[in-house]
Amino acid sequence: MAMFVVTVCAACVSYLVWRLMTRKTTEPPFFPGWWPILGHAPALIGDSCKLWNGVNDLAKQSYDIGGVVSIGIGPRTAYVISDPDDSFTVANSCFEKDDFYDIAKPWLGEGLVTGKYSIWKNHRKLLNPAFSQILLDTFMGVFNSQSRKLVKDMEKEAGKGLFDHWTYTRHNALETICLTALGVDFTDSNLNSEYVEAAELIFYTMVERFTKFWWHSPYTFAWSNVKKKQDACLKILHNMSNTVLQKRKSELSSSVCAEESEIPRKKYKPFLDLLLELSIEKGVLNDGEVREHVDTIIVGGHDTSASVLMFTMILLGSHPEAQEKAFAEVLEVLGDEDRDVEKADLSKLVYLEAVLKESMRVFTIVPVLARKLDKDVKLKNYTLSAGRTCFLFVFGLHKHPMWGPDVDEFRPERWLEPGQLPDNPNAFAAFSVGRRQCIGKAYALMSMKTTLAHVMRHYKIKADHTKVRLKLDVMLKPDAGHCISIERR
Ligand code: HEM
Repeated sequence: MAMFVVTVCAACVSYLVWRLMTRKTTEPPFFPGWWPILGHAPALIGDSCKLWNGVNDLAKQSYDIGGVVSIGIGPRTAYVISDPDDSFTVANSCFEKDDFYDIAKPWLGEGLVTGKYSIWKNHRKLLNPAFSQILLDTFMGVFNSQSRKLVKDMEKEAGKGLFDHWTYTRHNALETICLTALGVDFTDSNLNSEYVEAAELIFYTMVERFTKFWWHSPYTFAWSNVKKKQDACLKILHNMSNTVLQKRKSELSSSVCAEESEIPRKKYKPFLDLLLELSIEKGVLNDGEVREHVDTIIVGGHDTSASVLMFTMILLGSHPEAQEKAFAEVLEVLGDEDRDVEKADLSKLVYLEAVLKESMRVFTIVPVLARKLDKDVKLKNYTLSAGRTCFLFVFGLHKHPMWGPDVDEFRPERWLEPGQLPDNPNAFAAFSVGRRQCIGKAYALMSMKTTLAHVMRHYKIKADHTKVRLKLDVMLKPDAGHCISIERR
């Protein structure tokens, strides 16, 4: 026993000496509460609500020391950045996603979100045309019909008290991404419900794995119960993408027979048609890569917009003045008739856009990004060492004191009044920044604005944002207290 204790002590001392010797003085200071070998890992252990509270504390405390700190996750050292300029510097100098994204690779493989830089840089160029404005404009019809469907689906809840509106926005957004980027109709399909549940569970399992560093290795993880849960989810999630692919392929091949042509030749093709062209006609993507891109776009294209809409409805329901202003603008731009939102209307819905941006600031649904540093990176006050992980706390930028004393308030007006926004253009990064920023930003804003305009026109919302309990399940999610009630206008 004595021998064991001596060996453990010797290992700890050698480890500490090694750390001190390999650590450069120009690196940011360690966040308090560091343990030898374990780092800050003990503070991470717990559920995803505890994780969210922990990262919030970390961001707040980091402001006092320049917005950059070092943390230990098990034996690994990582950096956390809540400073807008330094965050921008890292996002624009290192494009490799961190190894932590590998946790999602059994699901999303080398798709755009998780893909290695060497693969991503070619694929992003190939896929950019599927998000060109000219093509997005053709989706306005679907954005309107799907918004009307959401309004109709929620009608049964009107006047009946609190309900979980997130279920509605998620199913609706999943159908919308299938109808637009993927060109397949899964409206009201059972697959949708199974998919939404499996996606929620797999995010949860990813966080469970992240917070238990002994499961970071694929060898230890293979023995865990969480892996079994994850495999069950993967079956459902991949079944969805395979079904989407088969459906679209068979639709296209029947149109080949009908029109005696290959994939319809248009300059700009929707996402899935472009993928199939790149794979079948040009041979630059293999079947696995096509599937990984489909998986990525299904989740990236629906869970995000659905969550922003869910949080926005809560915020409008809790701020009646802002809600009435949004309603008045919708009436002014669209008139009294229940007509479709047209492309030209979108740029006139300025208050609605301010509401959405403010909502994404207050509830940053992708709160943390992680890059792998493939070189030393010089920041304002520190130099980060190559090889380490760097967490960009996007929510930390959005709550930075530079937003002013009302930083915690929901105030869409700040986006409209001159001089009310921070001078620093990097203070808002809800869609990330630099070359690896969101490919679906314009799509998301168009679809969310259209949906919100329809919802505002039909319902008055009541909610209480102070009751929302948040959790970090990769994305920011409500754990409780998020329900709203609606009345017909
Ligand atoms: C309000 C809605 C949305 C928000 C807040 C959002 C946010 C983000 C963020 C922060 C990233 C960077 C992720 C990272 O670096 O780890 C990202 C990437 C991405 N997003 Fe979005 N997103 C939204 C909607 C969408 C939509 C509608 C689509 C597809 C139609 C989409 C597809 C993607 C893809 C494919 C990437 C990876 C981009 C790349 O690395 O090239 N997103 N998004």
